[in-house]
Amino acid sequence: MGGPVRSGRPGAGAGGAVRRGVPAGLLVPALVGVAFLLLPLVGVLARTDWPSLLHHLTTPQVTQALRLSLVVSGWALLLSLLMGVPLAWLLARVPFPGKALVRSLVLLPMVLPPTVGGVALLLAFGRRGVLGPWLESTFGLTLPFHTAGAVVAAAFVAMPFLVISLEGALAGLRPSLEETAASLGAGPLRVFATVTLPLLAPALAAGAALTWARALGEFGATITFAGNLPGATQTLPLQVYLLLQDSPEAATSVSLLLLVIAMAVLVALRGRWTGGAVREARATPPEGAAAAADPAGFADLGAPEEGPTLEKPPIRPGAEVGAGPAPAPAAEESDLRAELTGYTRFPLTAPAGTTIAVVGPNGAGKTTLLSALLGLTPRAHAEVLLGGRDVTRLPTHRREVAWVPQDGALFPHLSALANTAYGLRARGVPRAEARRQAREWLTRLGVGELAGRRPAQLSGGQAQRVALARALAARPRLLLLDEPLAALDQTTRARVRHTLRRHLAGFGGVCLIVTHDPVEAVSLADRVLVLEGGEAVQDAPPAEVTRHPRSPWVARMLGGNAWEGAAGPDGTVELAGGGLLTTAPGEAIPPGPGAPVLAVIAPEAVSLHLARPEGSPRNVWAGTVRELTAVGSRLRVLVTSPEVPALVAEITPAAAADLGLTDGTRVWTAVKATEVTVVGL
Ligand SMILES: Nc1ncnc2c1ncn2[C@@H]1O[C@H](COP(=O)(O)OP(=O)(O)OP(=O)(O)O)[C@@H](O)[C@H]1O
Repeated sequence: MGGPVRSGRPGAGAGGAVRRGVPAGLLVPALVGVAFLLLPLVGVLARTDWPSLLHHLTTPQVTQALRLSLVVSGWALLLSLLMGVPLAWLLARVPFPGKALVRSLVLLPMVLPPTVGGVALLLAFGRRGVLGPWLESTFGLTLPFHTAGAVVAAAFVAMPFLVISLEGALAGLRPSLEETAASLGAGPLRVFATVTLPLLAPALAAGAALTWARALGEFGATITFAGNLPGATQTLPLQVYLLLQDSPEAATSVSLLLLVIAMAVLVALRGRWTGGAVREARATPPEGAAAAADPAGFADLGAPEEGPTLEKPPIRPGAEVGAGPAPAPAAEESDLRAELTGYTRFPLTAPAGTTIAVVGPNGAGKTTLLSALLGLTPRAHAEVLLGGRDVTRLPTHRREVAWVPQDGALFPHLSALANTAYGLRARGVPRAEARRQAREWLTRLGVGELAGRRPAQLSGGQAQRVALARALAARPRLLLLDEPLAALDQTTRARVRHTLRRHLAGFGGVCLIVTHDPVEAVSLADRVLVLEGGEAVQDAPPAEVTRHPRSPWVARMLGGNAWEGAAGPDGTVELAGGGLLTTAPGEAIPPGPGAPVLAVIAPEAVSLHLARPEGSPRNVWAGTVRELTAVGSRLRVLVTSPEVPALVAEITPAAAADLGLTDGTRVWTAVKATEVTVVGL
């Protein structure tokens, strides 16, 4: 196919709106703005005495000032890094009272006139300033008229650039990346060195470059605080000021030098540090032509069926991880026993090899449960025994609990292979061996040929499988998947679910999957744990939860018609919204007449007719078709009725065609009494 390569990602078409034409009302003032900024630069270029340029720039005064400028700006950068990095970290990561005030203080030098900054520095560190005498008597350090003073002045005005840039980057760093790294076994130092620092590097470099450039150009605070002493504090900008009076041509030449340096920094920033590299990586065609022809990555999805089967991850206490294939763990070694307190409060036990679907409405505590098991949230506490080993007081990276957050949290700066090898490397497996095992895992998950790609070059489905491979490769005892398929479209979801089921079947530990998808819950899990308001309202096999849902929410979530009501006489249910439901004579309605109950009717048990059906069904109501939705190969029909709450029927498309159903068709709905399940609330 010779069609255009689709990105498949939001924002791929960004720029289209701009190309359609810029309104003149914006264009004209914008162009005036550009001219306003450009003309002074043109002035410098036009008035430069080019033949004398080299001479002007190599006079002893200018070279001395240049040397001094480099020394001062270098030290100012170092000072800014020493103070600014921790400051940015605290501002971005640590809640403390008065944070807004501290942030304003950090930004103040940016908006303060530099001369005012200089005066303030004099009053603080000058000979008669607050700290000046002490600095002089204790360290013999005098700042005014000394190079150290010029450094202090430059650092004062330049440091905010570093703090702002770094704080923004830190705040934008998804916590899930560092938390996932910890869940893969990486200690805090390793997480910092391998995840935090590489991801912050562009912002750090950008901030450092801007800080250095600002320090290099500093004038007002320096001349006010440190004076204008040749060889000690007379930096290039001060030199320009002096030259302007005696030799304007030389001043123009030096200005040109400073201008070129500033432009070079900005051009370098734009090209290398502000996302250009990332954009480039995205635009690079992925290895192999298949990627262009198969942007969603479906081609590889069929493969796993025939692929090698998953050996159970070796999970043994004290076993040397990564020392080649190891025997499957004894089941009891990876049992889960947890006692949760706080927002989520219930006991949770599961034998090894169990997959539990965790379901519940928004805010039910599903994510909190996973975070508590990882030891990552103050909102809940989990006493956790894994395979008989108490991990409660262990930090996340030593729990052997791997987490796959909703977005996969693949490390964007690492290839799929390096991502997958991450947990093994964290546990000390040598690099070559870790990569070999990682490649095996990727192959098992059907994404072996994507090993060299960065996450930005993977489709949603591919990324999910790499994330899963990465978690499984770390050989956890407990695997936590937070909505692993939520980001995928229906087709991909079905395929990835299939792969997931196969691999979970071979996983030796306990697996918890948070999901909002009833199909996922029923098809992937051995048990469904229903949470509501932090409590476990039901924990039972899928069939049991489907047949006897213990809450209206779970009944609806699993696709049933669930009506609240009160137990009436003779096996009837008086529906809360009005209407009466007849149940089978044998249907025991706990705990007795008048008790609140939930009546559940499976959509497949609702039949639709154009004429009132005669005969056995005990529950027959007139209604109107309101909505037809395809669910797999079946159709779901929403029918509203004045007699009972809205009802969903599931029928074949052929039956719908026979009845000529469309929006607004008047129908009769019928439900046999034996098809009504009643659950006490
Ligand atoms: N960072 C937080 N700080 C304070 N409270 C929080 C925080 N995150 C969640 N909560 C609260 O904790 C409770 C449980 O939230 P949790 O995220 O575990 O729910 P959930 O079942 O995962 O919901 P969802 O389906 O919306 O993801 C909610 O009441 C929520 O408002």
